[in-house]
Amino acid sequence: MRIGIVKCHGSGNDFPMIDGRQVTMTDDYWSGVAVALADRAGPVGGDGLLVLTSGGGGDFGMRMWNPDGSEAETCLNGLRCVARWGMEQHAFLTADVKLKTSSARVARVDDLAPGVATIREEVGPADLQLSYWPMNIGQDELVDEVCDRLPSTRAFTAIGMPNPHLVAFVDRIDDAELEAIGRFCEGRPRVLPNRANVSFVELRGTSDLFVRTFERGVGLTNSCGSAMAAAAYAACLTGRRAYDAPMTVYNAGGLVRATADGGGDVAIEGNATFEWRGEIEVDPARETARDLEIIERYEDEVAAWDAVVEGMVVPPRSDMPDGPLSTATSQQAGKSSYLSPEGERGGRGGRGGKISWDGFSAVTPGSIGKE
Ligand SMILES: N[C@@H](CCC[C@H](N)C(=O)O)C(=O)O
Repeated sequence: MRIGIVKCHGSGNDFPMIDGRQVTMTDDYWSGVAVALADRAGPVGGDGLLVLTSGGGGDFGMRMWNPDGSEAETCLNGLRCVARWGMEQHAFLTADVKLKTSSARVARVDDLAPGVATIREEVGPADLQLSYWPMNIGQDELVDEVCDRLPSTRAFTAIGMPNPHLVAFVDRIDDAELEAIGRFCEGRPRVLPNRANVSFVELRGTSDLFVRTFERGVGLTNSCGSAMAAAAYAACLTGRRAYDAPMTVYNAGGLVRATADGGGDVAIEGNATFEWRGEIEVDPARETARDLEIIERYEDEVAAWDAVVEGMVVPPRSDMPDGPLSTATSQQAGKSSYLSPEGERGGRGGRGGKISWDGFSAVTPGSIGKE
């Protein structure tokens, strides 16, 4: 079948996106489409597949499949892209979006930098109950604790966003260590039957974070929106950051602005960048895709976001005021545009992309519809 797609990204977490509202297809077929389109060795590639769906109680909905064909409960970088698309089609400025097991309130807000379409998403409450994932470790919650069922001496916090996240605060992110724990969680069905997204988080400056995530069903990614939400909440829950205080959450693909409240609600503002639109022939049963035709490229949007990333200054680690900007390195082919070959990123006073923090500073959970 021939399918129209929009290639998009939120903070460098990139996805093919399909309008599925008129498509009748079984879940197995959607899973096959995800494997075909998100394959990095194929004609499109991405960190998963986003599908705009009809409301089901909301103004519209979103479903998301990982590149391995598994369906995730949510995807918050992807939600900004789907929200933008859905709201543009309906001429909405705000909307309620139905997700697989939850819902989100979204709004179009002022561009965070010239030409960068920006969406606010309000999600939650985050869930600490391990029975919900489940994570079978014989306790109800895991908050800033070493877990002897994980191959690590680090203290983890387990959070349902509602997709499963394990978050550890570290002095320095070590990709190899993160990847080893992430891969372990991919293959331990007795402890983690639904696996987990695993993140290392550095405290940056006085109020910010840098997050690196091994995503369930994907591997190391440039960024993960639900991980940034989980990290923001975990930082407040464990007293490392303050509830209700906006923080900038940096990652290898850029940044978002996040605020968590004491009830576990999290608000995020960030980009929803469209790269191109096109059509492609997909065989869901064989999980293959071919004959991609790109109809239109959104070069201005792509350049506007690249300018933000180039001009971005990541605050130093809180424990190391004069340290380098970041040790994060991209492990993914085709994603090196966000990082120099040395792995140093942003902050070199590049082309600009000045961020309007005025708009971002208004981000608080529950603010959509009350302004
Ligand atoms: N990158 C996403 C999360 C995608 C789903 C995740 N891999 C999972 O399986 O839970 C995001 O931005 O939230």
